[in-house]
Amino acid sequence: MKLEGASVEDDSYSGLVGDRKGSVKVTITPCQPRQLTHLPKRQPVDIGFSDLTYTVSEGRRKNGKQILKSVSGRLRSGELTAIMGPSGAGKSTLLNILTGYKTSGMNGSITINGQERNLSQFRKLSCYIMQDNQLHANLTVEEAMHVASNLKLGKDMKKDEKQEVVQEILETLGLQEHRKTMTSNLSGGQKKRLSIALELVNNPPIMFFDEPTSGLDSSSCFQCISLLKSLARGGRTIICTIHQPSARLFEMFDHLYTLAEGQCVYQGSTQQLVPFLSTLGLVCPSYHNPASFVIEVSCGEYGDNIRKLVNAIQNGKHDIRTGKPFPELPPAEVLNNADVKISNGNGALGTNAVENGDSDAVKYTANAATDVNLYQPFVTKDVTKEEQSATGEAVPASIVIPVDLTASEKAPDNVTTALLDTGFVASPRRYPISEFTQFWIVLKRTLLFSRRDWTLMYLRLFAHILVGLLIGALYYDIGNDGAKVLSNLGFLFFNMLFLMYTSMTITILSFPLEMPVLVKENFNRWYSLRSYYLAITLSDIPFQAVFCVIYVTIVYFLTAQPCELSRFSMFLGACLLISFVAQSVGLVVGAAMNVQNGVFLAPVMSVPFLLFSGFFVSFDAIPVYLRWITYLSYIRYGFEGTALATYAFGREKLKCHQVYCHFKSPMTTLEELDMVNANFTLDIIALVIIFFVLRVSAFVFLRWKLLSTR
Ligand SMILES: Nc1ncnc2c1ncn2[C@@H]1O[C@H](COP(=O)(O)OP(=O)(O)OP(=O)(O)O)[C@@H](O)[C@H]1O
Repeated sequence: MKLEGASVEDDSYSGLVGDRKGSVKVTITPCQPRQLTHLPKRQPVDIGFSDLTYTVSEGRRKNGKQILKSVSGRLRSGELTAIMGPSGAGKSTLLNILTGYKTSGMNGSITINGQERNLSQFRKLSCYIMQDNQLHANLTVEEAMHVASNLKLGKDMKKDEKQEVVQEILETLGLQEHRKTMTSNLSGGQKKRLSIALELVNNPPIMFFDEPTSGLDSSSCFQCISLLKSLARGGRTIICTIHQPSARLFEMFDHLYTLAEGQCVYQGSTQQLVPFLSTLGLVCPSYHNPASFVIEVSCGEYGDNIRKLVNAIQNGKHDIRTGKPFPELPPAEVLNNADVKISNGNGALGTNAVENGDSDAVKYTANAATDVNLYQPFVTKDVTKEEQSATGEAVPASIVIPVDLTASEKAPDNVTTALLDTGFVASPRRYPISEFTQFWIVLKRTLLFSRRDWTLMYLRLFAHILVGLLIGALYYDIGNDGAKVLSNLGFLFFNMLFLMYTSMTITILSFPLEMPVLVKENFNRWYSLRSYYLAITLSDIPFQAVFCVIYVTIVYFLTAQPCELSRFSMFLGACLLISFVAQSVGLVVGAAMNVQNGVFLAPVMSVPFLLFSGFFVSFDAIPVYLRWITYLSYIRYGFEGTALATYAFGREKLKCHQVYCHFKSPMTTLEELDMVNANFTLDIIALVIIFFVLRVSAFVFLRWKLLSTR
């Protein structure tokens, strides 16, 4: 009997139903085959790489440190490939190079369907899902998906069609019922699925995953790998790094690429791993997880076998596949280097391959190979156009939830170069939509999650109102009192200090947190850095302006500053510009360094600007050789601007309730501050120039930081 939605499946899902006599075996499939019908069809893409070397410079070492040592390999479409190896073997490095994330320090060739890789085209075909999901916390699943679809699907697709794509992906990935959930509230596995869903929107034929199962429980790991497998079955090239999968997960991979010390020690199907190792005298004990065994071998737990394995597999040039005849092996002496010996120390290794009376040395013999009779030469070669015509149709770009996850279907060599020659991939355009549209979408998204950010919005609003009231109470009604002018100058200076620190620190604290998401989205070609930067630059300005207006209005009237619209506008204008400039300083610091350094350095770097603001030392009292600093001090322009708005422009004498008020005449105050000849317009122009210079510098730093992480 078959239940609805049931088919032959994993034994773990099978059970007996009915009474004992007439018991019927029922096997239940956990998920139904589903197709993503709305995604554009993609042709399969094979990736080949040969003699790939990656070197990093380290300190003063001349030659640098070689991390990948001339590795080769081939990753096919329609297959789920695992890059495995011990910690530090070079898995992430290889993945970063294959994705195009790292380009400097690399040598060797990477081909796509037999053609030399064009990185720009390749990045339109691929996506890289990094280890730590990198999602915006303050968006719901649905909102995040809509942003991705608007950015990635282009104008040609109608809104309804985009929604259908989103709906279908969410249903397929089991996220439909969580569409209203904030991404921050999703479980680890759901976050991983959402990361995949976001990238799946434009249906890339190549998907790279760095440690997709890290931090997941065994059931989520299984679901995650099943999903990757189903993506591969839909014709995609799925490549992921994985540390040490369980035996059940291990069986699900079609293709295994194992690294040790930056070299390839195995490339081929998972089923062939154990027989291959056994022919080299490395017998995997019964009931031992083959994945653990190959890692143990790669770590040297059974002696120094790495060179022997590297030679046998020709550092990735051979690919050991199911059903292929045995490969022609390198001469035994090549495999069996004089210094390569198998340690039999813990008795875990078999002896069938130990020959020639040398109990320690093991040869990879033709006999052993014939016994196994499973290998054939499989030298990596790229598929040419002629082969392509013989291979028939492309695999349709559909997701099929696999019926039998352990079946080892062999993906056909049906790759084609046509994909690289047509449409958006071949066009010089980097993005499917204009930069202005990208800017607009990112701006709307930033405004949405800024509005939901409690710290960014409500705490900041609360701080401005509270401090405004406190300052208003402290300096209450002093603005027109000739005896309290020095206190009033203190109030003007404090305004600068408060506005500077609030707008600067909030940016330093929040902006670096955006960096990982920016790195991911920018690398996966969601938008250009320019569009993103313009959007975040503009998005916070209205909020900052509102907070500043609230604060200034409270303090200006509570402290009884001149009740004239023109003076209030000038005062407010100078305060607004100080906020925006300080925000720009925050952006520069946030773009150039991490939160810890930024939170310490930004206030420290502001000290000279505060000292040279004209409040502590008047301009004439500053030594000539230090006066240039005053020209850079934006605090000086802000302080001068608010002082001029308060005391210049022919203000009447202040009231004096004492016998003598030295600062009764506003002109005396301006003389004391060396501001008699100061020009308010120049102060405003200087602040505007500093604002633009800082914003451009922040962009340059951001660009540099993005490039330097790669
Ligand atoms: N920029 C660098 N400078 C110096 N050494 C580096 C640099 N990047 C990577 N390495 C070294 O290269 C080796 C491979 O690193 P990689 O991160 O690729 O390993 P991995 O196999 O992914 O390890 P893990 O599984 O622990 O993440 C490590 O020994 C690492 O220390």
